Parts: sequence; C-alpha cells; structure tokens
Amino acid sequence: MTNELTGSEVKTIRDLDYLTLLAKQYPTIDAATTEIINLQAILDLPKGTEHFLSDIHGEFESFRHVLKNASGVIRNKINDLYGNTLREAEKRALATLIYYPNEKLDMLDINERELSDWYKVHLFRLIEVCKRVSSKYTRSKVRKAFPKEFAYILDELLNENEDRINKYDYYNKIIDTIIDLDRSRAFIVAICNLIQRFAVDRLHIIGDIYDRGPGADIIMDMLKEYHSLDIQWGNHDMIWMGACAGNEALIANVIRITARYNHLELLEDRYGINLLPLATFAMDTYGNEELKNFMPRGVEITEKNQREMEMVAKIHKAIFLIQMKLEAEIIYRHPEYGMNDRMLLDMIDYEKGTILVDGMEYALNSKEFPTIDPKNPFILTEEEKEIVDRLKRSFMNSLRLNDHVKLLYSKGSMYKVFNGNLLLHGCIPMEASGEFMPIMIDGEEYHGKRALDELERLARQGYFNNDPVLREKGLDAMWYLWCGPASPLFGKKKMATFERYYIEEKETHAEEKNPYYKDRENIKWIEKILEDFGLDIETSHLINGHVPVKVMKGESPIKAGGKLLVIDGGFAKAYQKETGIAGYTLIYNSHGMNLVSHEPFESTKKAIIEEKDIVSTVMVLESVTSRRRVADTDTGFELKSQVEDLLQLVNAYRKGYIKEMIQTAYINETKP
Ligand SMILES: O=P(O)(O)OC[C@H]1O[C@](O)(COP(=O)(O)O)[C@@H](O)[C@@H]1O
Ligand SMILES: [Mn+2]
Repeated sequence: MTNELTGSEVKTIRDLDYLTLLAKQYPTIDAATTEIINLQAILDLPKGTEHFLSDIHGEFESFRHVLKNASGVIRNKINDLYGNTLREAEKRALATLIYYPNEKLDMLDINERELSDWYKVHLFRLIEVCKRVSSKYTRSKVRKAFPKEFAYILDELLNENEDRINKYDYYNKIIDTIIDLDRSRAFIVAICNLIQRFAVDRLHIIGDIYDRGPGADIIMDMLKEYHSLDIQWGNHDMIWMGACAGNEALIANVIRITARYNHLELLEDRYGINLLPLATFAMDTYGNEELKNFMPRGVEITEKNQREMEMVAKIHKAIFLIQMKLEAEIIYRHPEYGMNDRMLLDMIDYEKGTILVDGMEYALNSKEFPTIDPKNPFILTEEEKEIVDRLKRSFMNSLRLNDHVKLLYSKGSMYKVFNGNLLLHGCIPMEASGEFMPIMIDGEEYHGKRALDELERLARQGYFNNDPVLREKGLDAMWYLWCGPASPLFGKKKMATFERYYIEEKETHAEEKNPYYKDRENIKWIEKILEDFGLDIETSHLINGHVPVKVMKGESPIKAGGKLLVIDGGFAKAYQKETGIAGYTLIYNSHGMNLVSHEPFESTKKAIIEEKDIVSTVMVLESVTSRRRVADTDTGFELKSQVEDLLQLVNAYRKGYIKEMIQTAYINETKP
C-alpha cells in the first residue's frame, strides 16, 4: 500500500502522517469507532460547573467554607434530592456533614446502638448525594477521583445497577460491612470529600489571594490540592511574585502591608523570612511618639499588646520609607511609566515639615525622617542597604514562598478566556474617549489584549530569566503592574500610600480610578474589549474583581446589561463595612449563571456548631432553556475536533490507506 494520496482522496483524507500516528493509539476500526462513540457521549453530557472567586485577601477560613459549600451548589443538590422528604434542619445537618465531616463526626453524641443506625441512614444519604453530583461525569472520570482504599466499594455503590434484584439487600450488605469493619468514619470522610470534588468541575480565582487577611499561604496550600484550577493574577498577588523574584521595592511593599495588618508571623514563621535585622533597625531608629498612622489596622491596643504593636508600627514605618526610596529607583529608570509624581521624598521641606503634592503645600503629620538626607532623599543608608540585601536573599530563598509563587505562575496568567468568558482581575485601561489607554513597554506602545500579553511575558521573565538585564526588565514591569496608572491589575492614576500615612487632608488620599471604572456600564466599551479578545459580543461576559461592590449604596455587581460581572464583594474583613456583605461568587453550570452573595463568615466553629451556611441570595443571570452541554464548551470544541480526526482515520482504514494493526497474543511483530 502506498502512503501517497492522489486526486480527490487528498480532500477526503487529510494529513496521512498525522493519521498514521493516530493509528498507533487506535490500531483498528473498532478501536477508533469505540472512541468516537465515547467522545460523542461526553459531548452530550451537561457542562461541568464552574466556580468563580475573587479577592480572597488571605481570609482562609471563609475561603475554605466557600470552597466546601461550592457557593450553595451542594445545598441545592440536597434540596433537589430531598425537597419535601427531609426537614430543613436535617438538610442543613447533612450539608454541614458534607462540608466538615471530621468535625461533625467528632461532635456526634449518640450511644453505640443508635450509632450504627445513624451511620446507615447517613451513608445512604451521602451515596445518593454523591450519585447526584457525579451524574454529570463519565464513569471513567468519576472512577479516577475515587480514593484508592474505597475505589471498589464506591464503584459498586455509585454505579449500582438499578435493575438488580435484591438491590436493597446488596446495598445494605455493603453498608453493613463498612460499619462492622469500623470503617464508617473513614468512608464518610472519603465520600464527603468526593461530593465536594464533584460539585465543582473548575475553579477560577480572579486575583488577590494575598494581603490583609491572615492566611494567604494556607489558601495557596488548598489551591495546590485542587483538581482543576486557574488563577488570574491580582495586583496583590503580583507583589508577592515580584518579591519572591527579587524586586526590592515589592519586598518592601509586601512587608509593609503584612505589618499594617499585623500578620508578620506569616513572613517570619510560615515563609521563614528573617525580619530580625529590620526589626532591630526599626527599634533603634524610630521613637514611640509618631507612630499613629503606622499602628496595625483592626487591632485593639491594650496595655498587654501595646509594646508589641509599637514594634510592629516601627517596622511598618521603617520599611515604608525604604519602599519610597526603592520605588524612586524604578521610576527614575522608567520615565515612560509617567510616575514622577510618585517620587515624593524630594517634594518635602524637611525643615518646615511640609510637602508639595500636585503643586499644593500640605503639612506633614510627622517630621521624623532620621534616615533621609534632605539633599539626597532617595539614597538608602548603609544599614538600610544591608537590610534590603538580607531580606532579598531571604525572600528569594524561601522554599515555601517559591513553592506558592510557582503555583501562581503555572496556574496563573494576566487574563483567561474560558468557555466564552474573559476573566481579568482589574480592568482594561481606557482613555475617557473610549480608546484603549496605551502603555509604553521598551519604547513600544501597547494596548488592549496585546498589552496584557506583553506584560504577562515580562512577569514571567522577571522570575524565570537569569540574565540580569532581562530579569530587571521583568521585575520592573511587575512593580508597574502593582501600582502603575495603566496597569490592568491596578487601574488608578496613583497609589496614594505616602499621602495616606503622612498628610491629614483627605483630598490627597483620593486615588482617581481609570475611566474604565466610571464607564464600565457602557455596553459599547465592554463589547469593544470582548471583541479585542476574539469573543462573541452577543454571548460572552467579562468577569472582574478588584473593586469592592458597594451593595449598601445600591451598587449592583451586574453591569453593562449583564455583559460585565464584578465579583469582588470583599472577602476582606476590613472592607465589609463598605460593601455590606462578605463577597460575591459566581456559579456557571449547565442551566446558566448564578451570582451568589455571601453573608459575613464568622468562624469555622460557628459554621459547624450552628450549621450556618453563609450563602444568602442567588441572582439568576441567565437561565438557558435547554441545558448547556459539554459540546458547547471549549473542551467540547476540542473533543469535536478529535472526533473529526477519528472519522478521518476510520475513513483511511476503510479506503485502504492505513492498515489495521491487530494485537496478537503470541506474535510480537516488532521484534525479530
Ligand atoms: O486599605 P489598605 O489595605 O491600606 O489598602 C489601600 C490600598 O489598596 C489598594 O486599594 C490596592 O488594593 P486592592 O487591589 O485590594 O484595591 C490601593 O489602591 C490603596 O492604596
Ligand atoms: Mn486588586
């Protein structure tokens, strides 16, 4: 047989080389057609559930809870199953058991005899819920998720044939055996985890995992274990990535914010960053008098903690002034950033204690600048330099931080297009005229999608490139992403950090937002953006976080006629006063999109004991009449193209261009 295709065959059988390769995987007509049937069956399944979260800001307990309850998905399944056959309290208890099986089992207060009954009832229920949440997936995908020790039993119980005679006995027998062998607890925990895993097929994080709250590292550990995930970088993630990559200004920012929220133990104990030299320097350099604006946020000062909080405030102040000097170096290197107005240390009259901001003179609330030489205000003292060097080594060498930052790189990006939605933390910077705002990178002007692609490349270069010049370019871009006016992760004219610490006049604290934020109700703007990313403007959505939605002031997370969704309702406790809720999340399943709002999460303990679920309102955004199938998703698109290829392969077999390779037990044809 010849591999040459002639005449009309060229049109019907494309790329014979590729098909020959494919034939290795599907060596017979039977094998290829079986796979086509499998793929077709997958295409017909309902689309998996996507779960979108944003601006978690270190609030690991609320994050864990929302991950566990899947923003109400599990509770809805329980309602579907047991609508009127279980009491509210029973449904709530079942949901809490699924979220916190270990804790709930520890709290069981019933005697031996009743216990076996309790196990039986609950095992039945859990199996039913598990069946329901896994029904969207192929058997093979479901099996792959089974924990090894229970794989066989789970397979039997979940795929139990409805027609089996004595089904009830068979079922009971298995469950009795689990109970008799004292494996019920382990089995319950396994099945609850499985339910949680099946409830969501894909998790999207729209940025700002880090800062303000106590446990961003714990969140990263949870994300590491998650079965299917993407992360869109937020400005607060970028500073940790940049700090780990060795950007000194970002190291200073990370320490400053961590001190501001009194979580230095995160750096010291959990990331192993040695803060002792900085702490000693801060104690030696700054007095107790002018610390007011540097005292940690959200901490009540008592007699007992006063000295410790003063020390944190001194660290906070010391690192902030170091930050101002380090940032000036970057701004100086990059006139194209247009950020000269942020080089404020030379705008200070150190004698008078005043500063010029935008041409206006303001009094400073402190004159204590012992490390600043008024003639050379941006030069680090020898001691500061040494501290920065040591901190830099510490950040770059922290194994745990590198581990987390690598996850941010591998799962993360500036933006993502997924199933017809554009996911992006901040904004697409715009001019007031409605044009994309240009950003200068290396002498070239970029805007819209191209700018994001280039910035993403640079952010990767900053961590992965060892050439000092290229690395520095990347690192500087990462700093720009944190606070640059045309940064898609920030999008404000300035970050008024200095003003907020040192000037009392509130007007200097304002951070003017990019016109995007004022005009993002404008459908035309959002359509222009979606188009730039190659999306269908009729059906796609832009999904943002970054700016808290002020629900109390009547703001809606649904904007631009539903084309833009903003899901930062503020997990961050510090921001809940402003938003009035504890965050929005988004669920996109085969029936449509649901925006879910959450009440403030008080504590895991309360969630367990009082069985409090914080999901309150569900706003239905789109409810499709016919369910969306895998065929309608990005995966479906890939699968359809695989089906096409396999049809071609079958055609090639049938037309005699490729020979079937039947595996025989005795003859190994490849060996002499
Ligand atoms: O209230 P804090 O924690 O001091 O943060 C205020 C700063 O955070 C920012 O809002 C950036 O953080 P977000 O990305 O969470 O908005 C800055 O614009 C502002 O200067
Ligand atoms: Mn943000």
